[in-house]
Order: sequence, then C-alpha cells, then structure tokens
Amino acid sequence: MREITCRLLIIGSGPGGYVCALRAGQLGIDTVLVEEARLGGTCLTVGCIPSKALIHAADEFHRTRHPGPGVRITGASFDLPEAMAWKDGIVDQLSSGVGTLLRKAKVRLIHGRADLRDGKTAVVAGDDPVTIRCETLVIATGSEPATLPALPFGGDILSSTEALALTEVPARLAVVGGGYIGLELGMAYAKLGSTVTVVETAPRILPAWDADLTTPLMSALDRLGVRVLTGSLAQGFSGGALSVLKDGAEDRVGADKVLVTVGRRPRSTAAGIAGLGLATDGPFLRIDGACRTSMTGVYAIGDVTGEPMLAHRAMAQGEMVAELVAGHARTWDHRAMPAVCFTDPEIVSVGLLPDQAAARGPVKVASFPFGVNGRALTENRFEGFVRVVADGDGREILGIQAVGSGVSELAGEFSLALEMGATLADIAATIHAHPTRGEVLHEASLRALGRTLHL
Ligand SMILES: Cc1cc2nc3c(=O)[nH]c(=O)nc-3n(C[C@H](O)[C@H](O)[C@H](O)COP(=O)(O)OP(=O)(O)OC[C@H]3O[C@@H](n4cnc5c(N)ncnc54)[C@H](O)[C@@H]3O)c2cc1C
Ligand SMILES: NC(=O)c1ccc[n+]([C@@H]2O[C@H](COP(=O)([O-])OP(=O)(O)OC[C@H]3O[C@@H](n4cnc5c(N)ncnc54)[C@H](O)[C@@H]3O)[C@@H](O)[C@H]2O)c1
Repeated sequence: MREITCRLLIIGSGPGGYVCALRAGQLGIDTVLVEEARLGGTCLTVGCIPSKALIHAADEFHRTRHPGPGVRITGASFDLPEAMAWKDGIVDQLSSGVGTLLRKAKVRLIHGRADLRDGKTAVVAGDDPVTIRCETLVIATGSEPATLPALPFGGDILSSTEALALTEVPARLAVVGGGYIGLELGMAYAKLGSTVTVVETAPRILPAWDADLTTPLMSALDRLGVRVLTGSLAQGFSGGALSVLKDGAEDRVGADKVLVTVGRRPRSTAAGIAGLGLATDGPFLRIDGACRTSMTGVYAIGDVTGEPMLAHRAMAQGEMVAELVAGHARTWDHRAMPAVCFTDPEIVSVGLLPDQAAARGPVKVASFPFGVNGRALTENRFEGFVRVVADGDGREILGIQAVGSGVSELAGEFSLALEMGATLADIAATIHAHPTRGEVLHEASLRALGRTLHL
C-alpha cells in the first residue's frame, strides 16, 4: 500500500473541511483532504445550495400564479425536471469550483473513504489504497438525516436528499418535523402545487425561536393552504396515509410522499472515529473554543461538533483551525453567528433573543414594522419587522432579529453590528440608503432610543 505523509489531514470536504483546506493551503501548510463523495459536502451538494435553488424556482412560479399589481399571466406551468436540471448545474459548477480552488491552494485531494487507525493515521481503501500519516488531524465528517424508526427512509418516505431530486411535484406531501428543512422545502412544494401538511411534535413550529418571529410565517403558511399540526406525533405511513397522534386521538393525513426532517445526526462514530475514544457531548464530538478535541493534535469542526449545524459556522471554524495550525493566535465570536430560515417570509436571528437577554439583566427591546417602510410597500411585501435587543442603557446591542421578505440579506449587517460591539447610537448614526429594507433596522434602533421618526 502506498504511504504518504502530510502536516495536516482533513477528513471531509463540506464547508468546514474545504474552507479549512483552502486556508491551510494559503498559509503554506502541507495539506491532504480526503472526500468519499462530491466536493462541497452536504451544504453544496444536497443542502443549502440545491434547496435555495428549488425555493427560488418555486417562488418564481408562485409569483406567476399570484402576480403583482397590473400584471396578468395566463397559462403558467412548471417543469420540475427542467428546474432540477438547472439546480444540478449550479451544484456541478460550485462543486468543480471547489476542486479548482483546492488545486490552486496546492491541497492534495484523495478521493475515497478515510478510515482512521489512530489520531495521526488514516487508510483510504479502493483501487489505489493509501495510508496517510499526519501531524495534525481535522475531523470534518458532517452529518446525515436523522431517522425515525416508524418512518424508515425508502420508497415514498423521503429525506431532504430525495426531496431535492423529485421528478414530479407530489399531489399530497406530508412533512414530519416543522424545523428549518421541513418548512423551507414544505413551503417550496406548496408553492409548486402540493397539498402540504406539516406534523410537528413541539407546541410551535421552529420551537427554538420566539412566537413573535414565527407568527408571520404561520400566517403565510395558512395563506398557502399548508396545514400545520403541532403537538403531534407521526406514527407510521401506510395505504397512502400518515397516521398522526394528536391529543390522544389518531388522525390520518393523506399523503403521496412523506418528507422526514426531524434533525440531523453527526457522523461521529464511523470512519474509525469511535476507535479514537474522543470525549463526546451526546452524539457530537466535544470541542473547546479552539475546536480541539480531547486528543492532542486532533481538531473537529462543523456539524460533527454540534449545534447550530450551519454551513457558516463550519466555515468559520475551518478557517480558524487552519490559522491555529499555522501558529496564529485566533478565536471566533460565537455571539455574532447568524441563523437564517429561508422560508417566505424569511427569519433571521443574530445574538440573543429578548428572553435570553432579559435573563442576564435589564434590556431594551424595540421593533419596527416593514408595514411603514417605503421599499417594502413598493415591493408589495410588507409583513414582519426588525427587532433590536440591547442592554439596559443601550450601550451594547445584544441581539437583532427580523422576519420579512428578503431579510436574509440583512443578516450580514446584523452580524457586523454584534461583531463590532455596536451601540444603538452607532446604528442610529449610520446612514441607511433610502428606500431600502435596512432602514427598518435604523428605525428600530431610533425607537429603542425613544426617538423614532417614522412611527
Ligand atoms: C436540505 C438542507 C438545507 C440546508 N440549508 C442550509 C442553509 O441554508 N444554511 C446553512 O448554514 N446550513 C444549511 N444546511 C446545513 C449545512 O448543510 C451543514 O451545516 C453543513 O453542510 C455542515 O458542514 P460540514 O463541513 O460540517 O459537513 P458536511 O457538509 O456534512 O460535509 C461532510 C463531508 O465529509 C465527507 N465524509 C464523511 N465521512 C467521510 C470519510 N470517512 N471519508 C471521507 N469523507 C467523508 C462527506 O461525504 C461530506 O462530503 C442545510 C442542510 C440541509 C440538509
Ligand atoms: N436555513 C438554514 O440555515 C438551514 C436550512 C436547512 C437545514 N439547516 C440545518 O440542518 C439541520 C437539520 O434540519 P431539520 O429541519 O431536519 O432539523 P431542525 O432541528 O431544524 O427541525 C426538526 C424539527 O423536527 C421536530 N421533531 C423532532 N422529532 C419529531 C417527530 N418525531 N415528529 C415530528 N416532529 C419532530 C423538532 O421539534 C424540530 O422542530 C438544522 O438544525 C439546521 O442546523 C439549516
């Protein structure tokens, strides 16, 4: 068997692994990256990117069926295979782009399944088996869809991966799990014409976020005709119906396909990881603030290390670890990490929610509605608001949230404010272009200071 050595070995080319490899390559670290599937991992191949493409296609179709003022459209139709082919083209483009970037950064790429023998050795079997010995190891093996014993994947029971590769819009779609994926994809299929039912065990959809943020989304789901069953447990699928237990009574929800989105499970035991005996937190690998595991010289990043399982968290960790390996002093600011739900309306949260902030001391909370914002009115999409959460004297902004059309594009400004330790006065003094949705953050900050102009 061939044997190679390297300074840094990274297992997995998702947003965590490939960004770590790119930065390490830039810093002149001799790096080997092993990937068993396509470059880009879950996010690029079966997650963030394909889902946002499908959501966009569904939005476009929905707008043609519900056009704006003065627009008349007749005979609109939707070709799902054509839209899926377009989506696949974007994935191909970005995945091969990752390959180009890795080559440019002089990262050695090995295609195959890595099997760890110890914290410094991995074996990749296959036609050209190789043993890789490294000084430092980064585990970036990501996650996979969690399963429910009563609803095993296969046939008409889909994970997000199959839901992103359908060739026909299902007439009736039952979605089990009212979290990020269930709502993003459930809403997209509802816009494409499916009759969608969402089954959620918690008392509310997106239970981690407060009701003020999710209420506008509930109204939008209602307008789309999506039925939402909260406090409900899916028990099995047979004869074209999902059996659901709610308040002790059984309901049968007619469905042609069932999409199960009840979270993701880290790949933290396979690939020889279990044999390393690393400390864990539940199913996740335990890491410290520098992404070090309990074994010296072994780092872990991304979904395999726990919540929030988000691509930009994995990327930030990957970049930091490469710099730490290069000997730089680096930390990362968890407080400024955004979470965005790409439903319609979208929801963004950065930093603390009002309740979380109030648990620490006095707070100032103010929100401002899109309903009086010129840009929102001229776009004919004016539901939702921006909310700022600051400490009692308004000196430090602790959190910013928004719900509304297109608010994902405000997430960067929200994060910047927290990362820079902005005060309400800083936001108030920042001139926001008119007319834009960003003015609503400005007005929310003015409102917290007791001097709103437009309300
Ligand atoms: C439908 C969907 C939509 C999503 N949308 C968003 C979004 O909009 N925004 C967002 O921030 N996040 C989103 N996510 C979450 C995001 O995809 C993950 O947080 C992100 O991909 C995690 O990156 P990672 O590098 O930790 O792991 P992954 O992306 O899971 O990559 C891990 C890689 O490791 C490889 N691997 C595993 N074991 C081995 C081995 N033994 N040998 C070789 N290779 C191995 C895998 O093949 C995989 O390519 C979404 C997820 C899904 C499923
Ligand atoms: N926009 C984004 O950033 C984005 C998009 C998609 C996915 N993701 C990531 O992927 C992860 C996985 O997404 P997800 O939607 O599968 O998980 P999730 O954790 O967002 O939501 C799962 C939902 O399923 C519910 N649930 C759990 N068990 C259930 C059961 N037996 N029956 C009914 N409901 C049940 C939970 O209460 C929860 O509301 C997310 O946590 C997120 O980190 C992010």
